Amino acid sequence: MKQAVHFGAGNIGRGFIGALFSQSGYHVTFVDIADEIINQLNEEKHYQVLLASDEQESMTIENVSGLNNLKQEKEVIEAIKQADFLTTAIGPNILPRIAPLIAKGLAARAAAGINEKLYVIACENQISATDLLKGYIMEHLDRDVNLAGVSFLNSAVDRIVPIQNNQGSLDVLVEPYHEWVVEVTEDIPHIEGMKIVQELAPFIERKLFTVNTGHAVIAYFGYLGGKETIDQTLADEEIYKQVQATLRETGAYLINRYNLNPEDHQKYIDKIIGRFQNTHLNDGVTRVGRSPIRKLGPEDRLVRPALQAQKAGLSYTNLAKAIAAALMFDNREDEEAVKLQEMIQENGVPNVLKEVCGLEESSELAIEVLKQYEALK
Ligand SMILES: NC(=O)c1ccc[n+]([C@@H]2O[C@H](COP(=O)([O-])OP(=O)(O)OC[C@H]3O[C@@H](n4cnc5c(N)ncnc54)[C@H](O)[C@@H]3O)[C@@H](O)[C@H]2O)c1
Ligand SMILES: O=P(O)(O)OC[C@@H](O)[C@@H](O)[C@H](O)[C@H](O)CO
Repeated sequence: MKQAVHFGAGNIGRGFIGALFSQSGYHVTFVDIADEIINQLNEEKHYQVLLASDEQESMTIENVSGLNNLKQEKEVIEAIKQADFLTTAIGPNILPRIAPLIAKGLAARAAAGINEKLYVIACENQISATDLLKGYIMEHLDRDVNLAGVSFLNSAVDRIVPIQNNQGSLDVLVEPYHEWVVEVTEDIPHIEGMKIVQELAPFIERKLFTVNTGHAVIAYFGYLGGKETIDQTLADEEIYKQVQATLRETGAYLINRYNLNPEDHQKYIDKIIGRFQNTHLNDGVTRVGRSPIRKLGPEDRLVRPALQAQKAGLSYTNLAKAIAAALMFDNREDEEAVKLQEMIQENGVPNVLKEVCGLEESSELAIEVLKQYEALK
């Protein structure tokens, strides 16, 4: 049987990428640090993916097992030796932590003279995530290790999978919509639901700066307004208008940058807003707003489109307002939110804009964010 090794048996791992491999006839070995999930995968050997829709369809995902990367290094290396695909959905900040073990797996493959193809794909909300992962792996590999059969492919993943409200069960509730786009310039085995493109940039920017920018606006304004979920927040007319206005700004940048058809792009935005309104998902504003330091990074969903819009002479006021709202995300349960608030307390917002967002104090965007921050306060 063909083999996929997937790092991260969480929401996207089980609810999206692992499920597609299983449906494409692969055995999926999930690698995770969560003992409970790993043990359950090995005992039950299947789980359900449930669609968040009126019809509540479900599908059974079979041929799955699990390994703990902290306790079963040898077994993970063996699984990588046998793998046809190696994927991750673990969070961009965790990639450096799993890279040493992946490097050991690749070295073991090379030492055993295994020349079969292996496709490595990081499925994270991050531009060039696989390139980043490759960089971390290379730091742990001797230069002479033969990687001839290994292809590193960048990708964009889109499916809303909320935090699951079913302690003790492997089943995953997911939205019906999904899109997985992979940048490939060679022949690669067919995987159900995987779309192949020659150039990923328009796809990942369109996704990150529409789905994830819109999501972030809802999460941060929703959090400030004391809302619990994304659909509940979007029912607030003021916030709905704020989302529309922000997506008009990212839309103008995307249309300009990638020569998109404005009508088609508006349809794309409308469809995404419809996805956010899904009442079956119960997606929390704290999940969507999680890790604000990552989300405020120079290449992420708020700062990058704002800077690009500014450079193109387009409006970015609403994006600046969203950055200001993100700076106010003071969820005590979120490690990065706690750190962000400490940074603001200790050094002030201009310093955070420099350290976290890469914005000089005198830059037009920093000045606008500060203005919006004061207004929101
Ligand atoms: N949930 C979504 O709607 C969604 C959609 C598209 C993309 N993504 C992206 O997918 C990635 C995963 O998100 P998620 O929502 O599935 O998160 P999640 O928290 O549900 O899953 C992450 C998994 O990684 C595991 N993990 C953490 N540290 C680890 C380590 N050092 N070694 C092994 N396993 C480790 C956790 O135990 C967890 O099971 C993120 O990059 C996210 O941005 C999420
Ligand atoms: O996963 P994050 O933290 O980068 O972003 C939170 C959500 O916006 C994200 O998980 C979306 O649900 C997902 O990207 C939809 O495809």
